[in-house]
Amino acid sequence: MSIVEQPILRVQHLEKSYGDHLALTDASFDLWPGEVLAIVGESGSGKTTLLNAVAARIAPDRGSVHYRTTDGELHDVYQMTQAQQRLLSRTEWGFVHQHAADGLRMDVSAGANVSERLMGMGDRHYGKLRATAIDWLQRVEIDAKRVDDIPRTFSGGMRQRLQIARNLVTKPRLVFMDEPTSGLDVSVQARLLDLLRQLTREMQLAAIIVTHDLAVARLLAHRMMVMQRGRVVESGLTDQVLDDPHHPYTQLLVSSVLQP
Ligand SMILES: Nc1ncnc2c1ncn2[C@@H]1O[C@H](COP(=O)(O)OP(=O)(O)OP(=O)(O)O)[C@@H](O)[C@H]1O
Repeated sequence: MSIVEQPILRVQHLEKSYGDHLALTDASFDLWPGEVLAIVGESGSGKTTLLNAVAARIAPDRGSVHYRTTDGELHDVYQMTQAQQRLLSRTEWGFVHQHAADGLRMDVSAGANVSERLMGMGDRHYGKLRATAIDWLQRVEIDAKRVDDIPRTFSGGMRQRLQIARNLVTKPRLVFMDEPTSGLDVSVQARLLDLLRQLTREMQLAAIIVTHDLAVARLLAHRMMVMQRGRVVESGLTDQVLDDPHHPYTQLLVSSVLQP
């Protein structure tokens, strides 16, 4: 079997409690190269906990996460050292936060925000770094003239696009996104979604996107998982789940969106 035909990520039986509150239980799924998976569900259903547990940002109490690196080897993420996890997060993975301020350095220039990950990978040529940063700013529809401005002077939508550029500049294979478009104006959201769809396709990115917005899942995701009270209650191809939901909770979610 070739590498392409094998999952890039294998998540098995993840469980996480906060005190005596079970926030996540028995979450398992595979993610394939180039596949976009949406995790949907109401507030408090465990979406972010699942995302963070998969992305090695919070250690689960039980279960495992295996990631296949570019060389085709499958690694148990929680058996890696923290240094290895950090390296993975800076190179083959990306993480787009809901609040751009959590994913950007707000007081360094837009250009430096984009080139930082490249420098982390050993790139030191100033001219090349700057040219790549400018190229990426333009790819995410930020005027090249803003390259020396700090994100604090950017609008919400621009900050989010900068965060995307900062993550994608190293050509990761897997990107985690936590509500990447929420909190933005509807028209800004629509543009950002278009951009995300275009970039994930162009770059053949595998992605896991947490969202409470079924329209985001419809637009971006090949597959979706529906969570309720820490459990995955339904999963499948996005169109199938949304057009023919089986679990009563998914039916409720879908019908509540359709109601005027
Ligand atoms: N650090 C924490 N300490 C204690 N409880 C937590 C912590 N993080 C999350 N929880 C609880 O775990 C449950 C799942 O939270 P989680 O943030 O994963 O849900 P979510 O579906 O992402 O919600 P939202 O859409 O509101 O972000 C919730 O009941 C939440 O209150």
